[in-house]
Amino acid sequence: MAVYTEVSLDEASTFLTSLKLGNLQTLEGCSGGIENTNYFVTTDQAPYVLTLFERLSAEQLPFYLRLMKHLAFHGIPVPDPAANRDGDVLHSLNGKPAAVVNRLKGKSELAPGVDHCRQVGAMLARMHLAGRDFSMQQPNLRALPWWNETVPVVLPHLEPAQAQLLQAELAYQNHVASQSAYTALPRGAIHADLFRDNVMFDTVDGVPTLSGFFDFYFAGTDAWLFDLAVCLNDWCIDLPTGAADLERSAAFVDAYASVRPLTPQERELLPAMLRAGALRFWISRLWDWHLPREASMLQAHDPTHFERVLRQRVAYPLTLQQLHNADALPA
Ligand SMILES: Nc1ncnc2c1ncn2[C@@H]1O[C@H](COP(=O)(O)OP(=O)(O)OP(=O)(O)O)[C@@H](O)[C@H]1O
Ligand SMILES: N[C@@H](CCO)C(=O)O
Repeated sequence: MAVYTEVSLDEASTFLTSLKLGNLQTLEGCSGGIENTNYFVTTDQAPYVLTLFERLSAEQLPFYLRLMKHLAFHGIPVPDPAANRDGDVLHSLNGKPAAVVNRLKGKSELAPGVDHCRQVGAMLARMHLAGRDFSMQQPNLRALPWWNETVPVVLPHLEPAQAQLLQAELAYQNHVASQSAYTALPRGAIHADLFRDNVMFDTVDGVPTLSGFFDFYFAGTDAWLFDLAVCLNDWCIDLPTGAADLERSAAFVDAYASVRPLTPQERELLPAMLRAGALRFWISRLWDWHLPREASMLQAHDPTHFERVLRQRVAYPLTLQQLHNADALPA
C-alpha cells in the first residue's frame, strides 16, 4: 500500500485546478512504490500522477523535479512536473511536499529481452546528453563518501567472508577513484537507479516501445559510466545467479555507444564501475536490512542478491572486448 497521506477528492480537485490541469474525474491510490504516497488522477485534460513526498527533503526535491522538467523539455520521455503560475514545480499538499506529473503509458518489463535493453541503452545515452546543459548540481548522495560512511555501520552484521569482501571492494573502489582515468570520466546528471521497475514500455502496433524513465529520486551528478553500470547490473544479468547475460549486455552497450561513443577511460573502467554499481546496492540493501529506520515504510530488498552480483563481477570482469561486436564499438 502506498498511500500514507490521505488526499480527499475535494483537496485533489482544488489542487489540480490551481495548477490549471483541468477538472478532476478520478482519484485512485496507487498500490506500487514504498517511498512516497502516489495517486493516479485523471482530469478532463489528461492522466497524471500526484505524489506526496514522505521522506525526501524539500532541499533535495528541486534538483530531481527540475531535472525531470529539463529532460522532458529536451524530448526525453520522463514525467514532466507541472508548474504553477510562478514556475514552481514543488508544491505542498496536506503538509507534505507534493508534485504532479504526467502519467507514462504502459508498464514495466520485468523480464527484458535484447530489444528492451537496446531501447533503454539508447535512451540512457540520449538522457545523459540532454542533461549536459542542466544548470543545477547535486552530488550522487549514494556515492563513495556514503559507502565509506556506511560500510563500518553494516560490517558488524556480516559473516566474516562477507565482511572481508565488502572491505576489500571498498578499498578497491577508493583506489579506483584516485586514478586519473576515473577523474577523466565524463560526468553529468545521472538517474543512478534505473532498474527494470523504473522504466515503462507501451505496446505500439504490437511492439513493446519504451515509454519512459521515472523515479528520479536517487538522481545526482556523477560519472555517466556509473549509470550505465547500474543498468547493466540489473537489465543484463540472470537474476537468480547474478551472472552477466552477454547478449543483453552487448545490445545495451552497443545501443548506448551508438548515441554517445564511450571514451577510452570509460572502456578501461567498465569492469571497475560494474563492481562499483554492485557494491553501491549491496551496501544500501545491507543498510536497509540491518538498520531499518524507525517507523520506516521500506520493505527491504534482499542484500545477498547484490553480494552475488558483486562476486560475479569480481570473478568474471566484463570487458568490452568480450561483448560479441565490441570491435565495432566506436572508441
Ligand atoms: N509518472 C508515472 N507514470 C506512470 N506510472 C507511474 C508514474 N510514477 C509512478 N508510477 C507508478 O507508481 C508506482 C510507484 O512509483 P515509484 O516507483 O515512483 O514509487 P516510490 O514510492 O518512489 O517507490 P519505490 O522507490 O519503492 O519504487 C510505479 O511502480 C509505477 O507503476
Ligand atoms: N533499486 C533499488 C531500490 C531503491 O529504489 C534496489 O533494488 O535496491
